[in-house]
Amino acid sequence: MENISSKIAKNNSKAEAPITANKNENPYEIVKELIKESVEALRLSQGVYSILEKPARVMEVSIPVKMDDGQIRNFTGYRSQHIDILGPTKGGIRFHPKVDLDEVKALSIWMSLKSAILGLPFGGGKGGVIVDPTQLSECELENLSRSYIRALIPIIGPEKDIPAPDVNTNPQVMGWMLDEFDRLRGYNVPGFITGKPIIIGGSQGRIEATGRGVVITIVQAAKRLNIDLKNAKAAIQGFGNVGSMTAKFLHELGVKIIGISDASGGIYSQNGIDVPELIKYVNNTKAVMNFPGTTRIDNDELFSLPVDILVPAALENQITERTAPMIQAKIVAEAANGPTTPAGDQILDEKGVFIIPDILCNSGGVTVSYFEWVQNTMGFYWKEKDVNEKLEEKMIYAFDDVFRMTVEKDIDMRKASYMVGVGRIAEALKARGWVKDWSMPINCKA
Ligand SMILES: NC(=O)C1=CN([C@@H]2O[C@H](COP(=O)(O)OP(=O)(O)OC[C@H]3O[C@@H](n4cnc5c(N)ncnc54)[C@H](O)[C@@H]3O)[C@@H](O)[C@H]2O)C=CC1
Ligand SMILES: O=C(O)CCC(=O)C(=O)O
Repeated sequence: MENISSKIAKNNSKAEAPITANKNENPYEIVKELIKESVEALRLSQGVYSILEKPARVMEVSIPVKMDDGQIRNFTGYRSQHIDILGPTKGGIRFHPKVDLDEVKALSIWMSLKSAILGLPFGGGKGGVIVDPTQLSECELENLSRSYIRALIPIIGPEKDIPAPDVNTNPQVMGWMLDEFDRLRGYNVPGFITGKPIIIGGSQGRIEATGRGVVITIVQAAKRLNIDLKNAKAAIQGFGNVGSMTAKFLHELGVKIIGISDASGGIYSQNGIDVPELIKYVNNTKAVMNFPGTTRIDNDELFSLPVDILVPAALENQITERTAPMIQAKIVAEAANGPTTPAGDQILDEKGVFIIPDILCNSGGVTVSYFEWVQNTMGFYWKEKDVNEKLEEKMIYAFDDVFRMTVEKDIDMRKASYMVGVGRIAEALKARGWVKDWSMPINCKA
């Protein structure tokens, strides 16, 4: 019988698997291919592809940090700014040992597409630092966050590029980063960063926004597929910000969540996991493992569960040629960025699984970040109810736009979402005179 520590070590080693293992799993290669396909399907010029295939600006920075023992460690970080023709670039900052440049580039392109699909006045940006934050003290983490902002100062700002949280960064990290930016500028600039604590200009509802948006898209998909959510079951991979909030809102709708995993491993309960209690438990223990009333499962078992809805809410490349055949769900809601490889995608498609693609599914986060930036600019703050209503309206419009494209062109949701996103960016390229030979009009309803 396997003991607890060897099983945790095994699960952690899965979490540590290289993200860009081979060309077919390199997120930058994957996103370029999808953009190419949609440029062709929209009959746009090669010029559109050449502009969109690479970020306009990528910065690599070294980030010296004074550690608690007095030594200096020099970390490596990146910021990729894809395209800014719809507005300043915008997107999160990730702290993870497996961050690499191609991953950050892909994440910035996905941000451009999300904003275009949601009709937000932003381009895509993304940042990452190669670091395992669990190995840092709180003081070292603060020094790292501040040093990263000092390194990026020439290219960031509320009208240039606006960061936000992503994997392993949170409102506290945003608060330190805002404070560093303000010190360098010499005055308060709350619109420089979003996802910050409410007391210093954060928006009501931003912590919940990505998960809330994921659930709004699941509700829309369930309506189209005639799935009664009150009798539905779900499994969720990842129980950080996005996974836990998705679980909370699905639970509130009456969906029975029978499996949840995080980097420590997975838990299962045939009768449904008590999500509010699990959130409290994880706040204390930092991991889902050993939650009372559950049995332990691994990631493969989680993917194999007999559920209606599967939500990958962790990292890239989880649904692959190997894991896709195990999936029994009718809906895969991509809360994570890039959780499905092209081979995994094809297998799910052949099985008739309805995929809500990442650039639509998880766009609730950047949408409420947009609301936060608007509130910071106005200096007038909205009630949570207003934020949530505006979010729901935008997400439903965006879902409808993508679904309409799926039906009209007889294509899957991923291709449709890329066509909507690429089409709108191409429309802006034409409006600015960057490209001339353009044929297909895309209406921006979102
Ligand atoms: N935070 C946000 O507002 C947004 C996040 N996303 C995406 O959602 C995903 C999750 O992000 P957050 O929840 O913010 O990060 P987080 O750092 O709060 O949580 C990540 C979760 O994934 C788990 N995890 C890591 N490796 C795993 C593995 N191999 N198996 C199972 N679980 C694993 C971690 O233990 C943790 O529970 C990422 O892909 C991120 O880019 C997308 C849109 C917005
Ligand atoms: O809130 C934001 O601006 C960006 C969130 C993000 O990083 C993402 O959608 O992947």
